[in-house]
Amino acid sequence: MAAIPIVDLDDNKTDRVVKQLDEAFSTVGFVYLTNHGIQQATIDSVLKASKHFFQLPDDVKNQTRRDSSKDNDGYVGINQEILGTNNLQEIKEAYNVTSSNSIFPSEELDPEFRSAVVSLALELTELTKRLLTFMALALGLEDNFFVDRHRFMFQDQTKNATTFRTLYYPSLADTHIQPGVVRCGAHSDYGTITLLLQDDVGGLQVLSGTEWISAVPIPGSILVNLGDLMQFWTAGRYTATVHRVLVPEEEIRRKSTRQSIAFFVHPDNDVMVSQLNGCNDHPPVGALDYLKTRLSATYKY
Ligand SMILES: O=C(O)CCC(=O)C(=O)O
Ligand SMILES: [Fe+2]
Repeated sequence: MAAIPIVDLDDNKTDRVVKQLDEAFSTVGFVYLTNHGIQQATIDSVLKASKHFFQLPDDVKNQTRRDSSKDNDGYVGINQEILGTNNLQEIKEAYNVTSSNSIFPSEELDPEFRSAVVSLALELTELTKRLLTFMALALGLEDNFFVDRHRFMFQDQTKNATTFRTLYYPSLADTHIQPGVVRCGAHSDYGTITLLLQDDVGGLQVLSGTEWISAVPIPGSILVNLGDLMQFWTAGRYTATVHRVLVPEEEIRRKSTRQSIAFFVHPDNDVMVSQLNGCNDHPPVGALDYLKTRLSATYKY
């Protein structure tokens, strides 16, 4: 069975890291990073402030609800977004943030939310730049090739759509689970890469060939996977792997809430992505146009 590899970023041995990332992205499409430099306390602050927000009454959460007619920021309620194509229901809530000037819950409601989210998002932005450099080297490009095309990450959503998202899967203790109900439907991500942090509950599964493998939580690690735009960019050398979160079979885990954090990295809005192998069988794709098409297919309102 294919396993998700672990890459240690600690010793700054660039050649080794580049090689290991290249191997992981060309095969399973997911990798755990360890010694990535982000403190657990920074992550825990976001999980704590998020949990506080998600446990507020619906009418309060709806004050900052995402509005498809505007932009991508704000609270996303249960079933507002359906990622899987065959699922009746996806029992998840989320909150999207695109910069420090995004829409945030008011300080009276959730005093720590904004500062915790912005601190972690800025650290994830820096980590992303390191990863984009490693990926450019792996692909035989100038080391700044991808960084130059991701100049406005988490700065200004009119220039770059990179999105920090905190996710909350409520307890399903007393719910009668119908067939077709999941926590997060099977999908591949849309952009360049996604950095994914999860609590210790587990449930994330990754499609490897025809087999679903569990991406079990490894304390202190960050998962990285690729989005469809990067698969296109690399003309299929790197894989945008399908993943999902099912409703746990065990009562105890079904009762538990689950939390995760995703940092969806996108190129600057005006970047035209063309296949790096020089193949012209697909016309270039505009980064923002592509994202808009994908978002309009998954958000129900
Ligand atoms: O919650 C998770 O572990 C995965 C979430 C996810 O894949 C997504 O939001 O794209
Ligand atoms: Fe995803």
